[in-house]
Amino acid sequence: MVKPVLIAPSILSADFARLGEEARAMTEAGADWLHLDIMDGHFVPNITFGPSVVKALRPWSALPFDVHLMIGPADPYIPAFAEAGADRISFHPEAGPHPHRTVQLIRSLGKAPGVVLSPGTPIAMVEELLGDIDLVLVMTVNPGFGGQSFIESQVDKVARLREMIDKAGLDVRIEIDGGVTPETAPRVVAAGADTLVAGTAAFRGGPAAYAANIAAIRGNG
Ligand SMILES: O=C(CO)[C@H](O)[C@H](O)COP(=O)(O)O
Ligand SMILES: [Fe+2]
Repeated sequence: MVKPVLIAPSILSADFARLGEEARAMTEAGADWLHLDIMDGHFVPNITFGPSVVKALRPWSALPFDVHLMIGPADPYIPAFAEAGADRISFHPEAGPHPHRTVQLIRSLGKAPGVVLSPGTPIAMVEELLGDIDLVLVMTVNPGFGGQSFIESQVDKVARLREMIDKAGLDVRIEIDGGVTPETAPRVVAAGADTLVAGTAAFRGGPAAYAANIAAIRGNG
């Protein structure tokens, strides 16, 4: 199933003192979704922000908010993120004992559920959930920080996952997160990815460069 490639800039690389303006600038520059990285200093060794910041950002962009939860446990906080304005909520299956229950919770709140595979997490962790989710987020860095180098071994994982999804006739997006650049993007798209998160490569150069950065990642640069 071939889908247009969507670009989801991660505001992890934005100017945190001007987050609203940054969200608006990325929206006007042609982004498809805004990716919001939630880190708790426990599941990952970094802390970002919570539902109150998601809520504060909501008036600045009409784009879908793609919330990437790097928190454990996730379930107790999911209703607050849904209420704050998340449209899509993805979680790491290692964050709790019952990932299918987490999928049901996200769905019950009217949001699109996604499951995140860290580089060391096998496809088997999502296999039984594929029929119930909208998206698999394949991490091409270890979660916790922007600006890390793309982990090549994950390209083959994307190809295997695409084959599994297509063979089952499912409508599930494959999103890539970590080290996405105009150079790495075409390789993951060729392997079957259809949605690209980019932090560093999207925000470099400041607002005047955002449209060109998005075009370059999309392959139209
Ligand atoms: O989830 C993340 C890190 O855990 C970020 O979304 C990701 O790292 C984006 O940053 P960059 O494009 O700079 O790698
Ligand atoms: Fe992310």
